[in-house]
Amino acid sequence: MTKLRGFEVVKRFADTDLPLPKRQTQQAAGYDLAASEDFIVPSIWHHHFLSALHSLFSDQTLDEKLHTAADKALKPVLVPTGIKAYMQPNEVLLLVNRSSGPLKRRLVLPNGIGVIDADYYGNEGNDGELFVQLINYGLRPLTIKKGDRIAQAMFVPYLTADNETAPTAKRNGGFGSSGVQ
Ligand SMILES: O=c1ccn([C@H]2C[C@H](O)[C@@H](COP(=O)(O)OP(=O)(O)OP(=O)(O)O)O2)c(=O)[nH]1
Ligand SMILES: [Mg+2]
Repeated sequence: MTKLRGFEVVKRFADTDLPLPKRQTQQAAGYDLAASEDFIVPSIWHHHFLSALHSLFSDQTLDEKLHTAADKALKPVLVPTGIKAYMQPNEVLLLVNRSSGPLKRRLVLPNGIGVIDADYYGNEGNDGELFVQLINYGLRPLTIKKGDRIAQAMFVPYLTADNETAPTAKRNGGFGSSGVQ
């Protein structure tokens, strides 16, 4: 059978029984992505506490430490899935929140929608492993267990602009690998 699109386990999990993403019901559009390991997602409000504490002290070193800790509380976590996705060159895998994410777990995807490019698959930087960015706007840290379904992904075709000069650069990673300019 011709391989058109689908999921595979990444090399670093090759000899494990990591399950492939599945659709949960007959006409579900999204393949649910699960965390490949346990994860704690700190509350973003933790930074308020640290900043308040930070303002109480003028000590330079403590100031630095508290500032760094407060900033860390605002950095999204990158949850690994151990999974990579292959698809046709004119297709994209859109990674989106589950509706229960905010409702039940106070989780949001800070990047809104993850855009998984077809050329990310098997890239030399990270083998094309899908990562889910999360922030926890709840008041308490949230524990994500290995196997928890934390996002969903849909294969969709994408269109390109008329008479564009097709890019020739090779993808060698994600998360800003192509720079800013
Ligand atoms: O939620 C996400 C979003 C992206 N990616 C991976 C797949 C994608 O192909 C690559 C690049 O994503 P994007 O183009 O959105 O990020 P960028 O900041 O533009 O990075 P780059 O310069 O590498 O394109 O990162 C994920 O694993 N999860
Ligand atoms: Mg990009």
